[in-house]
Amino acid sequence: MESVIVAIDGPSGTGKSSTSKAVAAELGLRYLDTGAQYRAITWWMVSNGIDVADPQAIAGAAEKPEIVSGTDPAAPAITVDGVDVAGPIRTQDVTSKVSAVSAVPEVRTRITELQRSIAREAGGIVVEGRDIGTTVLPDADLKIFLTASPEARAARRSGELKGKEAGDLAATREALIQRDAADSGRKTSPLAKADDAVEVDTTELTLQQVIECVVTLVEEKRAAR
Ligand SMILES: Nc1ncnc2c1ncn2[C@@H]1O[C@H](COP(=O)(O)OP(=O)(O)O)[C@@H](O)[C@H]1O
Ligand SMILES: Nc1ccn([C@@H]2O[C@H](COP(=O)(O)OP(=O)(O)O)[C@@H](O)[C@H]2O)c(=O)n1
Repeated sequence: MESVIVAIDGPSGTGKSSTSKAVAAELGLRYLDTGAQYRAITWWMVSNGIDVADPQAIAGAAEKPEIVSGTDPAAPAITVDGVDVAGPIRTQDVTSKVSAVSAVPEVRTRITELQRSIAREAGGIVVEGRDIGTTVLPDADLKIFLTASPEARAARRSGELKGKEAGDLAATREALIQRDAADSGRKTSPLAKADDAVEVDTTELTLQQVIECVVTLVEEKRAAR
């Protein structure tokens, strides 16, 4: 498919990553997980002893880590200073700190530039996150905003956590609601639906139905060009 740019935003557990990867694979597009980039910079801050409650310290270090994102939907990859961090960025410790780090304007400026240059060079890409349609790629060909009830999202998320990291459903739900509130409430490019985004409520849909819905929307856009 010619170089179409698709932005997929929404809160945690709405199906952004699974949908974006599948749509990109099906349509022969590249794929970028912007949440992984914010997780990677958070992992670096924690690993280097930077206090995540200190926005000035975070701002001062924001340029230091070198973050490289792979864009193959079949094998998403992310490194920080050459180290593969795909595993470490998914721990509950990083998850609980990422909203504080990603709220710092210097972090957002740095990561947004990186995202724009990846999208520019991709020759067709699905980019998923929180502020892609509103801020990072406001000229995207298609913008999708995924939603789902907190109950559905918590059930999906807790189904993924294994072993000692698996808490109860209520705790997962609370942590998720808190992170959404922090992401929606921050000053710099908060989680928000762009005015021209298509909203898809995935609560009662299977993943396959969501994928089909987005693929159809991309094909309609392409046909209309
Ligand atoms: N429509 C759906 N119905 C049921 N489970 C889903 C659906 N969409 C995604 N999932 C599952 O929910 C979990 C979270 O999905 P993910 O794509 O990581 O969401 P997000 O990127 O928005 O946080 C995954 O385990 C995924 O397989
Ligand atoms: N475009 C983006 C993407 C993620 N983020 C931040 O990164 C965090 C992790 O994003 P993620 O997509 O990996 O989160 P999950 O929904 O997959 O758990 C979010 O909670 C936001 O704080 C952001 O600020 N802007």
